[in-house]
Amino acid sequence: MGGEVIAEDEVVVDIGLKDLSKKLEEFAKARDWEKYHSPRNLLLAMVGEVGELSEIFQWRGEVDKGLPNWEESDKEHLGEELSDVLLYLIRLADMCGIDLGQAATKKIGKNAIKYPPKAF
Ligand SMILES: Nc1ccn([C@H]2C[C@H](O)[C@@H](COP(=O)(O)OP(=O)(O)OP(=O)(O)O)O2)c(=O)n1
Repeated sequence: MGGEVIAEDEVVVDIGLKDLSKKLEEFAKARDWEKYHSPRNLLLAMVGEVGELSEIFQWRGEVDKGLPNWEESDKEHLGEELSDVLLYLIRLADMCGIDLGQAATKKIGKNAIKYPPKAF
């Protein structure tokens, strides 16, 4: 109970995975939603959000980097759907006991060995 600090317009600079993870834990605790946050439920929720993210790009054809011709409201919507995917991913990793920052860093190292720069 308590401890939840959530502000929609909170200005954050360079927030890390661990801080986001803590916020998500507080969010779930404050609503007694921990019982719903099983790995399978979180995976399905994340895939649903990937679908919502895909809908934003659906039928638009190729999109230029930086989205120069998009309405601000569409960009804001995109940010929300990207966030939903990220937040469920972070929570899923937590509920599986995976340190996502560590795992991702290790994976980048592995990718670099598999695909050495000079070979491409
Ligand atoms: N059991 C839940 C339900 C929601 N959330 C959080 C994580 C997501 O960031 C966001 C998802 O909320 P919605 O299911 O309301 O999905 P949308 O925000 O995409 O709304 P809509 O589907 O109406 O567009 O809320 C959560 O942590 N646990």
